[in-house]
Amino acid sequence: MAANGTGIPTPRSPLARILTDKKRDAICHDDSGKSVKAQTIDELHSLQRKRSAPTTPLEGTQGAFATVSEDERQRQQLQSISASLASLTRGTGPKVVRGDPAAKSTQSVSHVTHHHHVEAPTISVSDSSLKFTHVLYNLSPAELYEQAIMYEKGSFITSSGALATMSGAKTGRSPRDKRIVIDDTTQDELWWGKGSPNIEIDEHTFMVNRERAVDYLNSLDKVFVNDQFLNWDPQNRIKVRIVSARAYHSLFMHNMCIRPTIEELENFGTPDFTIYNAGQFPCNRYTHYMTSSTSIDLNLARREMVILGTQYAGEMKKGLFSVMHYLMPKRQILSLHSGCNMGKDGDVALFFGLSGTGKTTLSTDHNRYLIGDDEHCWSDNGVSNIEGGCYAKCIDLSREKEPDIWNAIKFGTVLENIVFDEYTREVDYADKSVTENTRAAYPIEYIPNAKIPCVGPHPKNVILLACDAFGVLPPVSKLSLAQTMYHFISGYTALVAGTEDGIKEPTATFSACFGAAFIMLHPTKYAAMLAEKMQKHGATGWLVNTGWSGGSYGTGNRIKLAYTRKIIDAIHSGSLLNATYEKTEVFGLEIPTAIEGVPSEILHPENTWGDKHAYKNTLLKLAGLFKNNFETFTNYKIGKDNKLTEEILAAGPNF
Ligand SMILES: Nc1ncnc2c1ncn2[C@@H]1O[C@H](COP(=O)(O)OP(=O)(O)O)[C@@H](O)[C@H]1O
Ligand SMILES: C=C(OP(=O)(O)O)C(=O)O
Ligand SMILES: [Ca+2]
Ligand SMILES: [Mn+2]
Repeated sequence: MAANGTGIPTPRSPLARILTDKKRDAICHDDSGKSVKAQTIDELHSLQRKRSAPTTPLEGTQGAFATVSEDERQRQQLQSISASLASLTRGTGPKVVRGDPAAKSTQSVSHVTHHHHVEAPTISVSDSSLKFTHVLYNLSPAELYEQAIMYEKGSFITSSGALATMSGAKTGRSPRDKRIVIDDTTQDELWWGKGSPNIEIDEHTFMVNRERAVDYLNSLDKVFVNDQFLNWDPQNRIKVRIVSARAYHSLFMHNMCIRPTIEELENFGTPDFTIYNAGQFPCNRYTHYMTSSTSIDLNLARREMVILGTQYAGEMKKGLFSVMHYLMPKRQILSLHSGCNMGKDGDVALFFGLSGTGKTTLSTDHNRYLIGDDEHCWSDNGVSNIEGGCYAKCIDLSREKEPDIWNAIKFGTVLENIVFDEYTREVDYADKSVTENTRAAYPIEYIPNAKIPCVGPHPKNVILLACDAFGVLPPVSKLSLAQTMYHFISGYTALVAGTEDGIKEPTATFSACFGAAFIMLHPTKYAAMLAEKMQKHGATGWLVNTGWSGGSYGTGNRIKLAYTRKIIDAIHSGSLLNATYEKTEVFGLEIPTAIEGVPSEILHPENTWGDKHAYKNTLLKLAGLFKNNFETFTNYKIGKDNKLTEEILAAGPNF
């Protein structure tokens, strides 16, 4: 509330005065208007909700492919959910029932509980075999809003209609707490050891944590279950089930995974992969391998993921991405941590980059079709998005610079950890009080020019994004295939604060394949596939610095988004391919001398530095960091012979 100099607070909005109409009869009388067709208040309220086609099929609805009766199908579905929730030591699953335990009056009309409602006894955990777990199955966004607002502290509707939520103590991923079960198969198949994101746990520890999560979930009055898909390529679609305790998590995954149609849901059957998100409950530090109260555990053999001790929703989508990084290469499909869009003429571009480098921002382009902002597959048929939604950073979001993302923040969108005005519920995107890593998760069709289905032909341009806090990489360079591989394997950026828990200032980071946190196999496996595909389909590689210019972080400034967009436009249109190039020293990068709409002097970073000596020193320092980092990869072979490996090694900095 603003002070007005008198010490008396100004009312935030004066209410209109109530005026009585003097001309009308002064006598009070009953409303003589037509009365509703209801005898009781319950009946009246039952009129409010029309039976409709919900995300969960109505009883009696016969789907196009239905082969069993609706009752039988619903029974099978509940049995499948009960099996998902079963304790593996007690053998049987809990008694599950559909619907909200609290919504008694709703239940008589609710499509989800009509047949199966059983009074839920309020009991203690020790009576778990007697209690019912209420299942809220594939609820609609509106239903999830109601659940969040009624039961989850920190849930509010913002002025644009989005659901503001809080992820709790963790506001970013916890890569040091992500663990993978090592068994006879994964021991040989996966990448372990130095540089690998895969921290091992044994099968037994996984089961301990799984049981902990399942017991926690079953101790609750209700759980949310989402049955959805990953991957828009119909031949390589994966069925996922997400069991979670929060409406926030359910709505997040509703937005981020592919939403099934009613027919697809009727025939969903058994999921290929299941997430148990018990993020509100910690893991037990006395459990072997646990080093904190957080653990994100992946078991590829069981096709399960368990989350304990973190409610950050991004953990679910990125956990599934890791699974895709395992499953897809087995089918000769390359999984990519990249954004992807397509021009009017069908030219596809990939945007690789670590968190905060611009995948979401630059793939969301009003003049192009959006295929996806973060996770893709490249198969023999072209590209496909893995997800059904986007997860945009919204720190300092502005309507002018990022109109499509701004407009996507409306009803249905989950807004994580943002700060809003108590009264107007307008979001202050500049406010970092909760975290720097504020996020919006929305279905991809909230972007007006989304390409549905989210698939496209083979990429023409492969853009590697690096946010260089040192300010020595050029705003854009054209890469040879060997250079593309060198920079792809290096995966350099100066990590921007926030997304990974604990990082508060930009630091130079190398993350193989621009996503070491998610890759399962050795980086050279993915690099070899990328090289082969780029060669086969004639794609051009580019390195774009979305980071600093005019000096390092602290002295210079981040390159204007408007300039980066002009650079990207020139790549898409093909005009940059025909520009005049000069070669830089040390990194040997080909840089254009002019780009329409971009001041030419910024194209060579040396021009923007006041202190040329400092520039040279910083350039050499960064080159040294690249060299050190690449040592891990020098012994690995990429491709069929050693030729490409040697070329890749030679494509790094020379000094
Ligand atoms: N020149 C630039 N290019 C790209 N992004 C920029 C630039 N300058 C500032 N930004 C900001 O950096 C952030 C990039 O984040 P985002 O696109 O979400 O990255 P990613 O999807 O790769 O994690 C956005 O908040 C964007 O507004
Ligand atoms: C969700 C994430 O992705 P990105 O920052 O790449 O958009 C993340 O890294 O947690
Ligand atoms: Ca990402
Ligand atoms: Mn992103």
